[in-house]
Amino acid sequence: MSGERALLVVVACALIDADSRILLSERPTGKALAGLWEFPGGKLDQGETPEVALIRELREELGIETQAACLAPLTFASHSYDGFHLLMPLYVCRRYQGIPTGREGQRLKWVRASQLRDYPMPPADEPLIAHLVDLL
Ligand SMILES: Nc1nc2c([nH]c(=O)n2[C@@H]2O[C@H](COP(=O)(O)OP(=O)(O)OP(=O)(O)O)[C@@H](O)[C@H]2O)c(=O)[nH]1
Repeated sequence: MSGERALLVVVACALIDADSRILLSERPTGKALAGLWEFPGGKLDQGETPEVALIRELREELGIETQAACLAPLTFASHSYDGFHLLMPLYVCRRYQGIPTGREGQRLKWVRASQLRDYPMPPADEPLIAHLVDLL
């Protein structure tokens, strides 16, 4: 079918701190959508469940540990980019061990839900903001 795009599943996390702030991670220079602020996460490796992939990505990107029981599904993004269609489940995580640090050199920011709109995000993420405002 013409215009058909591959479906890409990316799993993402709204990590919440004790002050109900959400962690955003800046996409590094050189990557697609560089400079935009996104939720930590990434693509699934072969054979991974979304939860296993997200736990791995949080460890690799932020140096924190969590468990599937601490990942609560909140909503999802469904957005067509050039070349692929993104399907991105968004989990909320309030329980984790360690202090998040930008293990891949990326800048991190703790942001209140009401201030998420001050941070430029990928277009797929924009509809997610209202869900976080409602939640928090
Ligand atoms: N992690 C994450 N990815 C997002 C978000 N919003 C969004 O559109 N994406 C898109 O999801 C796709 C996959 O992200 P990724 O982090 O696994 O991959 P990447 O582009 O950094 O490339 P690479 O990991 O293959 O080097 C990217 O096109 C990215 O722009 C988000 O909030 N978090």
